[in-house]
Amino acid sequence: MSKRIDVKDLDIYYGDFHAVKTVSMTIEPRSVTAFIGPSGCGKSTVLRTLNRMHEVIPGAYVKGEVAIDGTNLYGRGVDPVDVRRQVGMVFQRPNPFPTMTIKENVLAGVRLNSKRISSKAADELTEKSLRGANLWNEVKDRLDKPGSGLSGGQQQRLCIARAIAIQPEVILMDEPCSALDPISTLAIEDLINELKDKYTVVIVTHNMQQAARVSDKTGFFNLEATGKPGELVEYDSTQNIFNNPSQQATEDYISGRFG
Ligand SMILES: Nc1ncnc2c1ncn2[C@@H]1O[C@H](COP(=O)(O)OP(=O)(O)OP(=O)(O)O)[C@@H](O)[C@H]1O
Repeated sequence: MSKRIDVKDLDIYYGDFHAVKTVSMTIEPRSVTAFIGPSGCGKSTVLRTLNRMHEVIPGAYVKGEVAIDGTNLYGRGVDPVDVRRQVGMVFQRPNPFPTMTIKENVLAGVRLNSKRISSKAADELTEKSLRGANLWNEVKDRLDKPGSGLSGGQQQRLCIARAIAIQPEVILMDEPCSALDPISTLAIEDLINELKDKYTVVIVTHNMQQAARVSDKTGFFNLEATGKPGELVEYDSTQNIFNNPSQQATEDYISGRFG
């Protein structure tokens, strides 16, 4: 299920604005990769190119390649909708559909993909996805209640269940804990640790302790000055990035000297 991502010479634009300069990196399957760096250096922008969400913004485009197990997502004839089915995404703010029940929230992506499933299969998928998101025990007796009635941390795990339900190979997370309290954050971090058994996980985080806790590899992005493109300065094992970085800029950032 889990797949490898090869980013090759990727330049990212918003219209005339060159937002990120020539990124190349390989993200291994069954691993967690964290993107860190100061505000505006392009972490979220790079993340969104990994499932073709970037180009949803008018005028936005990329040059270069992102291959998943060798298939370029930007190749001719590739349907972005198929890509987003393969590469799920969880956002900063938990965003369950407020009027839908917990169960319907889990199944929302599956239904959007216009897959017809029997009610038995729907029940099974709901349970499996909620178990996968470590939420089943907390909600199994209220699956028909609105998703908006859950706590923030539970809502975020519901969004993760929704992402899991479409059976992706890769899960992208854009600051998934930034709106959560410390206990809910720990629950999500534990979950990320479990998700890597099955999925390739990429997470953008502002929280360096979080990157150090959850990731196997870390990419440090930076930008020379406002208006200049962001770039990937260093990409290595999380251990090396935090204990023995090879670039001065990485060391300055992780030791809190800037950003
Ligand atoms: N929709 C957009 N249209 C035009 N420019 C954008 C858009 N989104 C982001 N940018 C620009 O692209 C650059 C990278 O932004 P991005 O949000 O990827 O950075 P980031 O590192 O994720 O920042 P943060 O940590 O603050 O979330 C910034 O200069 C930003 O202003």
